[in-house]
Amino acid sequence: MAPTPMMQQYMQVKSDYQDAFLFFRLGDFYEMFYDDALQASQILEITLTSRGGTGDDRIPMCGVPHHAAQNYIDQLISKGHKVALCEQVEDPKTTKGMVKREVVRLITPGTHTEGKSIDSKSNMFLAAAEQLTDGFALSYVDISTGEASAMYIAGTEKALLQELQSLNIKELVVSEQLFLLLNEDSQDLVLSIEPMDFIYNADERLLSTCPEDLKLSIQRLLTYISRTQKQSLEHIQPFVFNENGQLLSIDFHSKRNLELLQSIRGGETKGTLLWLLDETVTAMGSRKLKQWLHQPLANRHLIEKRQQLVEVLIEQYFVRVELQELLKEVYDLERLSGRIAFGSASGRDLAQLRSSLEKVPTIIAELANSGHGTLANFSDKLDRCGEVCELLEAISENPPLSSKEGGVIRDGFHEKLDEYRYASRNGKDWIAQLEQEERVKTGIKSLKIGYNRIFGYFIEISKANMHLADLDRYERKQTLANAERYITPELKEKETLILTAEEESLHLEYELFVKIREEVKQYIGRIQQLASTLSELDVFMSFANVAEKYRFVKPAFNDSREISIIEGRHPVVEKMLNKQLYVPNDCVLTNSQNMLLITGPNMSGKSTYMRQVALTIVLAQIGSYVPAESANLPIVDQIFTRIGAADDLVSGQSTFMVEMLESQYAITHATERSLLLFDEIGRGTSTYDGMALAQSMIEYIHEHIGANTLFSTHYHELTALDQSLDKLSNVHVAAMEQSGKVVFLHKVKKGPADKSYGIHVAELAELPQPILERARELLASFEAENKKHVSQVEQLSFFDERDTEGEEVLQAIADINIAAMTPLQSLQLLNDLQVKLSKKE
Ligand SMILES: Nc1ncnc2c1ncn2[C@@H]1O[C@H](COP(=O)(O)OP(=O)(O)OP(=O)(O)O)[C@@H](O)[C@H]1O
Repeated sequence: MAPTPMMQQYMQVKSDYQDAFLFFRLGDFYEMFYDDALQASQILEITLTSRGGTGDDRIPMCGVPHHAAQNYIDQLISKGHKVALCEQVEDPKTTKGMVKREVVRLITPGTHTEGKSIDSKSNMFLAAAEQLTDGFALSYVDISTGEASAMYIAGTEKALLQELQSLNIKELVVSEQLFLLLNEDSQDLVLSIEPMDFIYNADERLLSTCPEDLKLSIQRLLTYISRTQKQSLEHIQPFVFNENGQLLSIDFHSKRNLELLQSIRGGETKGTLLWLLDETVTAMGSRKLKQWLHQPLANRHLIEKRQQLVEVLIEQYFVRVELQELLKEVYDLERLSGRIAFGSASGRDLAQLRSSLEKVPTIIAELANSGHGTLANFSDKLDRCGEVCELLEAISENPPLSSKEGGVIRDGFHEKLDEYRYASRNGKDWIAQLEQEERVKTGIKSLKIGYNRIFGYFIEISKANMHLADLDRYERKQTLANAERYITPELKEKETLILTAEEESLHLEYELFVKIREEVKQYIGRIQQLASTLSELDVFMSFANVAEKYRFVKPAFNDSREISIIEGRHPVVEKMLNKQLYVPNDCVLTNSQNMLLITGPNMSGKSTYMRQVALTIVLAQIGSYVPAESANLPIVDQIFTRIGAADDLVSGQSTFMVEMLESQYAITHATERSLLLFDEIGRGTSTYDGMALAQSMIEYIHEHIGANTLFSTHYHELTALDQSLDKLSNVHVAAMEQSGKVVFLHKVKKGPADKSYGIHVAELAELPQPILERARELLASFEAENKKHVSQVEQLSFFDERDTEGEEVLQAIADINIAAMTPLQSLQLLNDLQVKLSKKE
């Protein structure tokens, strides 16, 4: 059987949206057909029906009511699908034949901006990537708020995928070529191909300062958005990127190891720096804080400007409390602007915008009257958006959710609208009066005038009272079980007046509303700027609260590379400690001694100490105060960590391989302005391999990079390195033996640890006594053996001028492209190196 014209129309639209569920609007429903219907009925658990034809010709079909569609769309998107919304784009009343239908929007995991599944406190980014010679260009935008960034990612596809994961990106726009490269490993990430057969003409405002190789990915991203969203992109903000090293780069591993935004295990927020810091009162503020943690600053001037505000807000306690109360009443201006740009803002959204803007003059006054220059200057940055307030005066006090049912525009704003409303209200009063009069005339107390959509207004009289009705004046319209319904000519006349007035009024009101919404659109840039400034204020106040609550101090900065943290603490571990006191520790690195080799028993606090130094730097560079008695810090350009259990079980790489990859990444990218944290390098391989690698890395960093470095190790043999490396010094985390048991002091002291206490820790873990005794015995004999080996290791002086094999070995290690090697190859290489070294002996 030939398809009906409507099914032909359906198939034509569907051919352009093969990879999406096509929601095809038919009256009050969105219908799905064929495969879409088969799949969607299962995923959404809705009834599968069919349409047209007979037997096998019947077309599978299922549908969802238009007004409840959002919930179903949410479900499909959260499972990684796309939904194309196909609407009637002509008014069926005025069209002859088939109504034209078009896809008005493609909703995808990265462009899904409405619905319950959206977390208002997190950004929802859509990203695009391009492959470069040594990595990738990545750009991303939150289309609900318009915030946009671009960056480089060094390394392989894996690095790219990890960065996407850390930014919680669900959808990546790519070329066909990149699709093929990523498809196998992309897991839950949705890859969308944008062939760029038309190119969105991006506003120079968005791109002007971006380097060329970032521009292509931005262009692909914008083209995709414009093609799928078919809406104005006016609210997209200029792409932020690390211009001239203004930002502190922290790679994916390090963010995870330091637990800045997600905990290592489970990925939740509890136990992270964000968890400690987030005392913001608006969703915008919370998002801003996350952005700052993702990209701390590396520009002293900008950091100090943030610090100044935090400082004043700490002093001005009452101003802070007042401002926080005011900010709580400001709605999400960024997401409101997004909806205005997309033309999806409701009357209620505009009322929320107005009530938020109404708070701004009070916020400005609060800042300006604080008597503090810094706050007064900051208040100058807040734009009252007076023109927008004027436009929004037209909106009524409490508009309904739907903008088409009236009640959006206030009385007295528009003369014609008032007239229609008057006519309709007047008519309704007239009807109420008529009801009274008819009751008196007929003597029927229960007589009433009702309304329904089919018969309009009618007079209803119960069967019991029929004998009292004045049937000469009434015309019977409908008979019910217990009552009769009548009309009169004058009732019908009024009805026409009321209904026309109502219809005209709704029509005019909607027109006025859309016009206002369009006019507000011109000011989106200014509203966004205001939103950004208010969210910064929110974050500054959060910093002030946190500084006060946890006794943080303002760090000073130096232009050299010196770190001096006195009595520093790990704020998150401190907060988590139950009743016990956190033991504060100093960290002092100077230009002439900028590497610490940290030894100490397991569980003594080595990694906590290293992390606390990195967190102090991160906190300082986002503009926050830091957990210490005092701190004088350099401006760091990058932080690299190789800490703790980062077993990459998912990708099947061994702990040791992950360790080597992270080390390789750090060593090849660090500069002398970076901070390196290496925790127990070499732990994952045999003792001598591990020790050799650890020592050669320390030497390489010492000679070739010069970055501030904290290196913890359980190879006590390495502590002798301070003899040959003048920038390296030993510290240890102290522990004490008390009646044969180990007591952790958590105190970092000068010099190497004298004992490893490993067996004591095993004792704490209550391993059986015979095992512990045997271990003590073995330890004694190993230590005797070891003395011989140490002297051998010390002879491995790679920088001895006569030692050409040593240099070759070192060079070979430096040349290793770990990323390109299999574990087997790396073992082979280590073996070759060992052979080379043994030849030299
Ligand atoms: N300065 C401190 N004050 C109080 N408690 C601390 C301190 N540092 C560490 N701790 C406690 O000790 C525990 C172990 O610390 P951490 O993991 O840093 O030890 P580690 O020396 O790195 O251990 P391992 O060598 O086994 O990895 C922490 O979870 C914390 O509870």
